[in-house]
Amino acid sequence: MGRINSEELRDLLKVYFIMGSTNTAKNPEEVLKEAINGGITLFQFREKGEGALKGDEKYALARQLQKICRASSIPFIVNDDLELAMEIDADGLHIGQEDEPAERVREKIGDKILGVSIHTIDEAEAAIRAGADYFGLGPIFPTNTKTDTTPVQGTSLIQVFRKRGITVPIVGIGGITAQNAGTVMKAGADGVSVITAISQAISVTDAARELRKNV
Ligand SMILES: Cc1ncsc1CCOP(=O)(O)O
Ligand SMILES: C=C1C=NC(C)=NC1=N
Repeated sequence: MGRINSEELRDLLKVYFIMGSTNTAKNPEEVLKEAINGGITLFQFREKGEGALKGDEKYALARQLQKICRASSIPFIVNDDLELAMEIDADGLHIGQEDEPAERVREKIGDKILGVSIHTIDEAEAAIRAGADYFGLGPIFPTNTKTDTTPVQGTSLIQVFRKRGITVPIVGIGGITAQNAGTVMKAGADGVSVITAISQAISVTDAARELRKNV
């Protein structure tokens, strides 16, 4: 199979839905099915924060959500948890700067998709050398979902990266909605990554569809 090519990945990053059991009061499986119906292009299982599942329960939910993605050929990405990603043969892993260095992770995951959260040019250049496939840049707008974020950066960092000729696929994240997604794309992102805008929408399907229309 080999590493995914950038152009194919750019298409996958368009509406990148992220969710864990703590992000919705509804049944996460139902929410994921509705989000897929609405047109999300990529899914990340992020089981983190207050009340997050652990151990067997976390693995069981991951397998259930992976099955739903597989039925619709939506790639399934795991956040942070390399063991889980390898255990269930996920399509990829997303890591932060505080996780294991990207070089080590790349060695362990082979050709799986590797996403890295980036906040500076130096981090970006290191991640490129380490073999990252895409960058997550944020928080673009204020968000309540992740409390320990670096300062809200707007779309300026995306623009700086593109001005410097960094062509690596980029997804923006943080407080993104159908209303502001267009500005994230105009700044040079290949897609938007959302948790609340979809997982806590009145109509999950409509929210995903709305976002897809605006990217
Ligand atoms: C995981 C993460 N990283 C930066 S902001 C964020 C949370 C994004 O959640 P929401 O889309 O609900 O603002
Ligand atoms: C922190 C993150 C940044 N970006 C993405 C795509 N996922 C994350 N979990």
